[in-house]
Amino acid sequence: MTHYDLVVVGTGSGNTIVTKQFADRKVAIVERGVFGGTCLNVGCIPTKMFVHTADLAAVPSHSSRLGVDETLTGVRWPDIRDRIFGRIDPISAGGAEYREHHPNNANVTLYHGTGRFTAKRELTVTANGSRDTAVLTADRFVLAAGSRPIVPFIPGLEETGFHTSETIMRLDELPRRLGIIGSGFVAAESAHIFSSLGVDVTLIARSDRLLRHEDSEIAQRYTEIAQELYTVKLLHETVHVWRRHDGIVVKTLHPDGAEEFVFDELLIAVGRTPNSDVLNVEATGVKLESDGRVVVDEFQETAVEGIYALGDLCSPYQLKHVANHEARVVQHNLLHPDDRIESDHRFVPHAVFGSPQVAAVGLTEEQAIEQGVRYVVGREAYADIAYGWAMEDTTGFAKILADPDTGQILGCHVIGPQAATVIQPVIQAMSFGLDAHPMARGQYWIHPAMPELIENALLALKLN
Ligand SMILES: Cc1cc2nc3c(=O)[nH]c(=O)nc-3n(C[C@H](O)[C@H](O)[C@H](O)COP(=O)(O)OP(=O)(O)OC[C@H]3O[C@@H](n4cnc5c(N)ncnc54)[C@H](O)[C@@H]3O)c2cc1C
Ligand SMILES: NC(=O)c1ccc[n+]([C@@H]2O[C@H](COP(=O)([O-])OP(=O)(O)OC[C@H]3O[C@@H](n4cnc5c(N)ncnc54)[C@H](O)[C@@H]3O)[C@@H](O)[C@H]2O)c1
Repeated sequence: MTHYDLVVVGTGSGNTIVTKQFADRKVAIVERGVFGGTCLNVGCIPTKMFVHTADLAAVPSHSSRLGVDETLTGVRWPDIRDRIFGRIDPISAGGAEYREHHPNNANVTLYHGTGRFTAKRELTVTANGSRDTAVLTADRFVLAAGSRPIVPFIPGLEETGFHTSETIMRLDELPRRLGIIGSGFVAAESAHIFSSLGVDVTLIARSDRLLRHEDSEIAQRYTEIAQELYTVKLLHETVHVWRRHDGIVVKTLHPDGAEEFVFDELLIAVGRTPNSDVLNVEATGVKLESDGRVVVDEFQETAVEGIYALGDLCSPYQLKHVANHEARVVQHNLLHPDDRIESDHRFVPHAVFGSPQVAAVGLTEEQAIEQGVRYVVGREAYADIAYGWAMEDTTGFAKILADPDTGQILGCHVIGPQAATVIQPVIQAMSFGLDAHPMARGQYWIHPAMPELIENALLALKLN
């Protein structure tokens, strides 16, 4: 048994906590997978590198509207894949190397294995690829073990084989036909990536629209556009999967009967579940929500004093910028136990890097109605701003909700080119308490740039 001042489980955002400020403490970091966690290795970063590549590949499909006749003569999948992972894999390896061998980490021990609580403040680590175990005790723990893809029970699925977001990006070759079960972030981004690269994509959704957690106008618009880009099957419940001589067969039930589809590869994208079970957190007294998330307070501390948690393991958001924010809060609270700070989850934005992009912050119109919040809506279409004319955009728009009396911005939803970037001034305004009118008229908006979309949506608000 080895005692530490601090044990961190998980090297995603958890790894960022251990800086030189911890040089006087004896620290262990435990990682069972690839160093660097989900975002770096199988999440945000590679997917967005693929999205950018897919955006390029999609240009010829719409450039002729502008009088530029381009032809996509081919995509070199091995080159695309290897460029992306050729950048990422060394970063991951370098991170592990730094922890293991750099003099800055003389006080840090990196364990490659799976941590599992076996008693109060006692974590047993089983080394990867062997049965060797090490028992670690500590004064403080940071639980940053993240989440993993949910694999739903569908008869035949396990035997047939399938991909999740953890494997789909490393395919040996592009499939001719890709089936995607799911309708959220991963499904939308993957459908965009693979369809733009020339794969025949069929998205099988249980719900009546894609991105159903978005404001319903946005989800509706996204679904309509997706239906023009690839095959979208709504209200289809997958009931059976099996392998046949010509591919993977997926059988679905829908309101009008049953249907069968044949694919070369199948991607399951139906959400992620926290790794609290793997970590067996209850053995140390940490409490769980009914969905498996670790319960934390405003300081990111669990039910057990000195055991903190962050990121996908405890957060309802499952977003990297949230995990990073929570890691900064945990780091501060470990360093300054007498002057702790709280996490700020007031205005958590998100973006879906699909085709087109979607970005949102704050209340949807449905949430405003449900919560009885008074609001007015200001809208602006990309088609009505000068840069939208330049792009010939006909489908994108921004929608802002504000308090009719005070002008306080309650929510913003954007669908269209660079939505994830265009929305940022609204996130800033909400975070710093800047209301709609002063935001619209108290600053210059560069003309004719895309943020004029936001300026005009703000001006369209009918405030009292
Ligand atoms: C395909 C995809 C795309 C995404 N794109 C975006 C995006 O564009 N923007 C965004 O904000 N978010 C995105 N996300 C979400 C984002 O990746 C996560 O919210 C974030 O990485 C969570 O960070 P974390 O530190 O909580 O967990 P992780 O980064 O998952 O780190 C947890 C680590 O703990 C390890 N671990 C787990 N259990 C144990 C154990 N018992 N013992 C030892 N080690 C353990 C795991 O191996 C893992 O390395 C995406 C996710 C996916 C899947
Ligand atoms: N751009 C980003 O920030 C980004 C990108 C990818 C992933 N992520 C994060 O990763 C998380 C996981 O992504 P995801 O797309 O897997 O989950 P998700 O929660 O976004 O979407 C899952 C969808 O699958 C549906 N579903 C659930 N069970 C199903 C079943 N048995 N059959 C068919 N459909 C079913 C759900 O109704 C839901 O719409 C996201 O919640 C997000 O936080 C973020």
